[in-house]
Amino acid sequence: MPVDIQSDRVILKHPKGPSAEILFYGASVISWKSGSVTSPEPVERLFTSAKAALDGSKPVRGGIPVVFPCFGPPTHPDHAKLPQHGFARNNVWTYNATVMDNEAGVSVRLILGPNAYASIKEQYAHPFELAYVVTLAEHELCTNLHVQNTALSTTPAMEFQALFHNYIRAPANDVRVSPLLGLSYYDKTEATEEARTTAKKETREGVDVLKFTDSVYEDAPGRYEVLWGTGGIEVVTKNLKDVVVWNPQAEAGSKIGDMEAGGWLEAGEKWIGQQVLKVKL
Ligand SMILES: O=P(O)(O)OC[C@H]1O[C@H](O)[C@H](O)[C@@H](O)[C@@H]1O
Repeated sequence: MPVDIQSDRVILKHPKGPSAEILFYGASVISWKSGSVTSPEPVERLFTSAKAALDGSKPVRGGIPVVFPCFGPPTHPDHAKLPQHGFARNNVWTYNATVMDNEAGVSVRLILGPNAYASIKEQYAHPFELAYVVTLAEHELCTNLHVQNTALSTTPAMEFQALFHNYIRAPANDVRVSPLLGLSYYDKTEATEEARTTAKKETREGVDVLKFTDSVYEDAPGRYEVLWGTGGIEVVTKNLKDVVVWNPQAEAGSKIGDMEAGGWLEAGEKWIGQQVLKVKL
């Protein structure tokens, strides 16, 4: 069965061997096993902490949590009652449809269920609809977040940030992220608020994560390589103008994500953010 719907998750199985697992809680992709052109045996491409809670008690530490409608602690007044990184990653989503099921890709759409909407309404008043489409191809995983502002009047606009919080499984002492050279970024590991909010300029050809790293790059190119000696992942994004490189030391993971800061949707408008993760080598 290429799309295996279980009580708490949906498992995608590609006819050539790759698979992906998506928890309904948070629509979190918790596993993506894929081979590459030169090494077809599927291996795990994402880092999910062995200590991650997968029972819906808290957001999953690993995989690909969906960050929406705020990145980090809320700053916009509409988000004031929301937790860090918003409500998408800690509400239960529902299987909606199998979008595609063939050799080109196995794809499902999840939406937020009515119970989730009811509880979110208490924290977030703006009317909206969210859908999340995850597509598994032979050497790729594609995630699409569809956001619709369902308000009827033209006001107020809906401001939001969105980010795919990828935990890419990579050797932390060897991995490099590029091309970020010349971009300005904010270094969230700095000790003072002033230093954290002062833009730096990236001088490295390939950005390493040898020490604690939490850098937000602005106006990034939308195509990134996360490479190490024996492999790598390419990340290609659409409608996501920034990228974050994060490595929380001991977890030995690195993170590529993208967000739209200061973006908004007028009533009735729709936005789709997309990323494609491709196995290299
Ligand atoms: O612990 P979480 O709420 O999952 O956040 C984990 C991390 O997310 C992003 O990468 C932020 O840039 C980090 O500052 C934050 O520490």
